[in-house]
Amino acid sequence: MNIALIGYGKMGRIIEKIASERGHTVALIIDENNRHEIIADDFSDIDVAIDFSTPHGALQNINLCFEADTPMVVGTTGWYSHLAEIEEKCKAGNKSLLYGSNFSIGVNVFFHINKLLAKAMSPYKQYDVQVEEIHHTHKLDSPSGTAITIAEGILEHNDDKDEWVNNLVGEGDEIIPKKNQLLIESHRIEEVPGTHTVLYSSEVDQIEFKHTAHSRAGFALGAVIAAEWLQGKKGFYAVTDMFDFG
Ligand SMILES: NC(=O)C1=CN([C@@H]2O[C@H](COP(=O)(O)OP(=O)(O)OC[C@H]3O[C@@H](n4cnc5c(N)ncnc54)[C@H](OP(=O)(O)O)[C@@H]3O)[C@@H](O)[C@H]2O)C=CC1
Ligand SMILES: O=C(O)C1=N[C@H](C(=O)O)C[C@H](O)C1
Repeated sequence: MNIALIGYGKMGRIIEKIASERGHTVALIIDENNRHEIIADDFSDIDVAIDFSTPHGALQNINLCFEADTPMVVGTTGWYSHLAEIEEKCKAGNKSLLYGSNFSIGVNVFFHINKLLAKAMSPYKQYDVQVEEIHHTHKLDSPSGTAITIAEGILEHNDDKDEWVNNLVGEGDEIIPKKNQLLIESHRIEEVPGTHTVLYSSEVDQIEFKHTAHSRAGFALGAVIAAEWLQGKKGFYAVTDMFDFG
């Protein structure tokens, strides 16, 4: 595949390496510095664009790829309040887009088990549930996209809670969650690549379900596999569509 990398930061650079190891060519690199020069024609020989940029940048880039009619994988988080409008635009224009808050295989297995666990715990009202995420201090969004996906999976099966709230520890006033609110606690520590924990706590015990990324390599490999999977497909997809856990 000929790939356009949109966002050439921590993720973009690892994706470039993994894509070339898998026999692909990075034919176009778009970053904050050259973005204003790029037009739809620049995508003429591109098979897929992979975006790991910024929440605001991703929205601009999605519109550019729609204009160029280029299939797109979006790993950028922090733009999900616009998800419904982008889905509608993608489907109406017969475009091709796959997005995901986390492309690692381990986290996608975690997403699946998280829902099963939430369902299993739903009759046991003595347990309160909370999500915690830890990321590096450069991260722009809070909570992490992964934590939002985890929270949505829990809310699907929890009768007592209908929304999530976020505390970024050390920043601003702390929210005390109401009974109907699922707390996502965010921590920003040095260079942590991404750690997510779901905690079910009762007076007598606690269940901890945790995923720890050791590096960004799993996210990057997943994004390249997603770009390969998207070839020849039209429509609006989530990364979870790539997996079948039975
Ligand atoms: N889905 C997943 O599996 C994962 C998702 N992510 C998400 O990916 C995103 C990027 O992460 P990361 O690589 O660590 O971040 P970085 O800050 O390291 O890289 C982002 C890059 O995007 C560039 N950029 C800024 N604005 C634009 C724009 N409008 N168009 C194109 N490029 C732009 C930045 O340039 P400059 O520095 O010059 O501003 C920078 O090089 C984040 O939203 C993060 O949450 C991260 C890991 C895994
Ligand atoms: O910004 C990051 O680094 C990460 N972002 C994603 C998220 O917001 O969930 C995925 C991963 O945890 C790393």
